[in-house]
Amino acid sequence: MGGVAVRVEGLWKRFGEQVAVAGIDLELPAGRFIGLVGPNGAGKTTTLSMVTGLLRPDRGTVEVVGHDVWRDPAQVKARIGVLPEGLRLFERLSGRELLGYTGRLRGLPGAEVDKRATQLLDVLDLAGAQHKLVVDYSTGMRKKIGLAAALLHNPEVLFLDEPFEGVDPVSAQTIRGVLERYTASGATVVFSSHVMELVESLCDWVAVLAAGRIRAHGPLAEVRGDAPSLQRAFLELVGAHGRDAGHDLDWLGGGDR
Ligand SMILES: Nc1ncnc2c1ncn2[C@@H]1O[C@H](COP(=O)(O)OP(=O)(O)OP(=O)(O)O)[C@@H](O)[C@H]1O
Repeated sequence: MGGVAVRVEGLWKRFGEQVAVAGIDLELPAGRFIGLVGPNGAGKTTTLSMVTGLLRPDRGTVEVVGHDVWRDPAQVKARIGVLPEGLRLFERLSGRELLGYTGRLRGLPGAEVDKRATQLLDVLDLAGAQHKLVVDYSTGMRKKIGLAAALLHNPEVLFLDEPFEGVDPVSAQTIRGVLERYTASGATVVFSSHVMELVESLCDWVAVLAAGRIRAHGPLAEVRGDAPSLQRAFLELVGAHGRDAGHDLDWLGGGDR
């Protein structure tokens, strides 16, 4: 595919006294599997929410596949799929009904929605639960049906906020397979995570975020540099390397109780 999938310039967001995103400039290449990594509270969710049109920035611009997210939201939303954090779904629909409804909202013909829904439910191992209400789905099943809904219209760019959190290894493998197939066709995946091993094994491009700023970005091998793993490079970049977590907890374990 080539080109730029997402261009972010001067992005800022403050919640009261808390600056969550402190002036981010970033270009994410199209056709790559991109990991947005950072410690808890780094600003990953806030950044992804602003990039996908869910949260208005205080300052800065975001373009997705050449369209300004805030000036041209309909163009952008037609081209992206989003699996947000704290996934809110229509709980009283079954998995299949949810996909049917999502497909119609996306303007797809009914027969096409049915065909795609059947295939996605099958590939994501949800066919047996398709008539169960979403409210009765487990965490992993919710992530999978959310992913199916995000993929249904075959978006150019897919944004996923912590897609593997709370997901067992079997479902994680299934999700991974679907995402790998999707990027192999030239589409772009941007996902946030703090699980470095996962990012290292899946992504070919990463951006490291800490305290609302980009600390490093580029091809995985470049960001990892000479470090033995992305985890070690990450700890250096966010300034946590060698921090002694047990230092002030001398009462914990052992002796006096
Ligand atoms: N709605 C809000 N109101 C107030 N503060 C917020 C709000 N949303 C985020 N923040 C603050 O902004 C900062 C960045 O939060 P954000 O959720 O973007 O981080 P994150 O990198 O996604 O973290 P995690 O990995 O823990 O989910 C944090 O300090 C958080 O407390």
